[in-house]
Amino acid sequence: MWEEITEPAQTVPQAIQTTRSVVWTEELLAQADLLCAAARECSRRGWVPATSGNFSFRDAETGRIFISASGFDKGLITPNDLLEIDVACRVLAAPADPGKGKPSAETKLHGVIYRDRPQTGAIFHVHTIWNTLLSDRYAAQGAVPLENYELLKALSGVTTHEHREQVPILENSQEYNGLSKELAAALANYPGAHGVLLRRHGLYTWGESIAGARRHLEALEFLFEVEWRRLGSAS
Ligand SMILES: CSC[C@@H](O)[C@@H](O)C(=O)COP(=O)(O)O
Ligand SMILES: [Zn+2]
Repeated sequence: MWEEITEPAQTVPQAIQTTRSVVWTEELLAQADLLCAAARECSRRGWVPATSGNFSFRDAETGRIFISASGFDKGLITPNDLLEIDVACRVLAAPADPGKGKPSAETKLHGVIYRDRPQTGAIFHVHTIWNTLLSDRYAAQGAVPLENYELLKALSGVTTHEHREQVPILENSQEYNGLSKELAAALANYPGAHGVLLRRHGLYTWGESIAGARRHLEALEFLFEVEWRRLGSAS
């Protein structure tokens, strides 16, 4: 009898036994173009230096998830650099280019967010100066507090500046099974959060659509910079 498997696979799938190429409908390709344009904009803003960052979207109609390949300059991303995965992070289809056959090393983190925030339509991960600094500055508190700023209203469901947003911070790790569990716990403990920080690493944020995730990213990064500068001038 087979032993019951209770843990996810130890490694992110290395693509790519599949021979299937991604099948783009017109509608999906339009979304892929939007995601890639947002990722290239992040690169222009210096938010994904040195091949860092990863990006995905989930099609609301079909539930299909598309995520950036691992380890290349996201400033050059096009839909040809996206892999199709399922919510368990199995690769369903990959680009023909074998150099792009492996999904993001952090694919499991995307899987957790899609699973535990079922309304999520897109996820962005960036490494910026401000999120890297603040994630360390507030590590002992477990979350970055952002409060009483008008731009908080850019976050879904927030209707007034009189709001306290808590962005939870996880210790960084290269062990993605453990990190996935920490992420799931943070999402449960901070049900109102619009993003999660990895300490001295970067930000994950998401939205119901690609435009929503992009708006959340821009708002949070603005607020991180303001908060860091405020702390500096306060000390
Ligand atoms: C270049 S260091 C950054 C990586 O280790 C990782 O954190 C990252 O953001 C990008 O990983 P990727 O596998 O390309 O999606
Ligand atoms: Zn990263």
